[in-house]
Amino acid sequence: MSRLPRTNEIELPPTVSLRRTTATRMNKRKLAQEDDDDLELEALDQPRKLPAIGTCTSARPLVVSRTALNRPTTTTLTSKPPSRPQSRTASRDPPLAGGYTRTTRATSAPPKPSSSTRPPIARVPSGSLTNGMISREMDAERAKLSQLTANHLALSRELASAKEIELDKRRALVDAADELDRMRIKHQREIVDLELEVARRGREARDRVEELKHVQEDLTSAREIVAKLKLEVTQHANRQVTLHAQIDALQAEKTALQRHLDEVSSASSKSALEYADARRKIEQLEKEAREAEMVRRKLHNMVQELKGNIRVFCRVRPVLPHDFVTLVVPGLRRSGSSTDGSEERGAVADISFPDEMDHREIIISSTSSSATGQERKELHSFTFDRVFEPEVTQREVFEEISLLAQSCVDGYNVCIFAYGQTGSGKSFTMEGGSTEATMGMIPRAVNEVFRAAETLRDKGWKYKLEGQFLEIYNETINDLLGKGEFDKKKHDIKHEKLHGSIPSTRVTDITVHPLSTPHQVTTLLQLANSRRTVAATLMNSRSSRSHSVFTLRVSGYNEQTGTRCEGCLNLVDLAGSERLSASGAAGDKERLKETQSINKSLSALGDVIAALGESSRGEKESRGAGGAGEKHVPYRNSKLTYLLQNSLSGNSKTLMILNLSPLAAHLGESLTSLRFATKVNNTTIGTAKKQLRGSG
Ligand SMILES: Nc1ncnc2c1ncn2[C@@H]1O[C@H](COP(=O)(O)OP(=O)(O)OP(=O)(O)O)[C@@H](O)[C@H]1O
Repeated sequence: MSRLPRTNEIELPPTVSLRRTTATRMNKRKLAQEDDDDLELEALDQPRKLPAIGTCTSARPLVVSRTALNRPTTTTLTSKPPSRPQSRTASRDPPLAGGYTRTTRATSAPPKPSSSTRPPIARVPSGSLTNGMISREMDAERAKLSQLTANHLALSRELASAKEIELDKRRALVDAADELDRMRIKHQREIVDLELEVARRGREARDRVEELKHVQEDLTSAREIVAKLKLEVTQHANRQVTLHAQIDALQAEKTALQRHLDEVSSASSKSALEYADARRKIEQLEKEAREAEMVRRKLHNMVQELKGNIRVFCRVRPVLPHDFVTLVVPGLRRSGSSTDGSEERGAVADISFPDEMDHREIIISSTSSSATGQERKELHSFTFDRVFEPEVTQREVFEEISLLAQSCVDGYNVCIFAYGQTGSGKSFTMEGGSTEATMGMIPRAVNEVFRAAETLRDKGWKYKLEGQFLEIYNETINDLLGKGEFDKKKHDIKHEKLHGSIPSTRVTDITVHPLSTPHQVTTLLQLANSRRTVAATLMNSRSSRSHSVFTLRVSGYNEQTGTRCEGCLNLVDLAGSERLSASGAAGDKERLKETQSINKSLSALGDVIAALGESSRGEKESRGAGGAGEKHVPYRNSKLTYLLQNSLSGNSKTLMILNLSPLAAHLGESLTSLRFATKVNNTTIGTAKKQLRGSG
């Protein structure tokens, strides 16, 4: 018995693990099983001990079966004899009230008499005590038995009620344990939840800390920005104060200026009226001056015509940037240069223009060494019909010759040629640049002829204009406007009489372009330039080594009067006039031939002009003497003079433009040119005549 677990003994351990609910349930099932077994055994186990509730000190876990608790307590009375002596039980249990020993064991079997509790049986002598005694004894025993039974019942009831109480307490205990279980599980969950919550809070806290760090950093930078901004605000405030002060000062200034402006405006409107008045007067005076100038020119023209001499203009070109380049030419010796062949090209010659009124005089000063070795300064003064200073524009030059251009519309033969050494500005003067400001005499003259022809249209004149452009290179004529191969065709010069009486010059196989607009001439000049023979010389990298002659033929017919007129405008760009030594061509056969040819034609021109002068003089003298003093003019000595025969003769208007270089290095050449031009200027070649032919 002692080895079997007693289910009705409740042992509460000091610590009960309720974590494993399943174990508890298993225990409960086991408990229930054991409880059933116990109850069966209980009946056998006499006397039964009811342990005190809650006082158990056993380490055994509490095992309480609800089934067992809920089961009605049944007491099984068996007749199984006790396994241990009664005396032992009796000595353990306290005696019951009524003289009976209280036992915890109910049994249907009569309790075994014990030596201590059984009343002493009187020993009757065996003879007298037989039946009667036995029956009495039996009655007595029965009485005792009933008494015991009654006691037993009472005890059973008491036991049942005790069990009932115990069961109630066990139930309460189990409920409490369940409750405890639930509470523990709940708490467990709560703990888990709380742990999770704590972890979450921890994470949140870390996040918050991180955020806080960032916020702190942001705050720090924001504070720095705020500090900077505060500084800026302070600076701005200071600046604002300064600006306010400036604004106030400016306002005051503005007010003062406004006052001044008002005063000035009123004065200005007054001045504007005066100015307009003055302007009108100036315009009037200018108009009068222009008219007076026109009259002066016409009178001058008339005087020139009456005088009959060739007119000469002199133009000095400005100093150009490329003039300031030091050129070293070994072996070259020319006037104005040092003996070793090098020269300072940039040195400007001492040229002055003393006649500020009529612009007719030019003075060149030069230094030369005397026989005694002393330096002598010489002044060379020249007078021409007009002297143009370096700053004079193309337009101003043309103003002086526009009347000549007009003359060809009136039926005059006009010849304008540019003379001068290489690089002195001949091509610039005659052809010029492509802009309005730089365009030369050829395009301007063509424009002027077109303009004059248009003006005369009202008077019944209709004009036909034609242009040709040729060059004379090495005494050969080349067509500058031709389409064929350059320098191949042979061109001859023919002089003939147009309409029976008007002398005219024609070049065979030359291209003659009809001109209907003045702009066409630009195209012709470009074409001519591309074909023109340009040979590089030491004097000018774009030196023209030929004479170019642009001829504009003007044929007019007046339907109203039936009159015809033939005019011819020759614009000649002569080749460089420098001497052989200065051209650097001495060692070059081709260049030598070129230079000789140029010089020959230029001296032929001089001879023709001189002969014309003499002829004119002889004419006058012979007229005075009554005889014919006409002198032979050597036109045929060069292609140039032969070509210009009709434009150089006494019947035409001739203008020579002498171009001069401003450089000291070219002073010798300049003086030679000036002397030649003076000779030309002093030549009288008679009075120009219109080439008109009436309808009859
Ligand atoms: N009045 C001027 N104003 C500005 N530049 C000028 C003037 N005269 C000449 N020139 C410049 O001087 C340089 C030489 O002039 P240009 O070629 O006309 O000389 P040239 O006498 O015709 O020489 P070449 O005999 O070699 O043809 C050119 O670059 C030209 O543009």
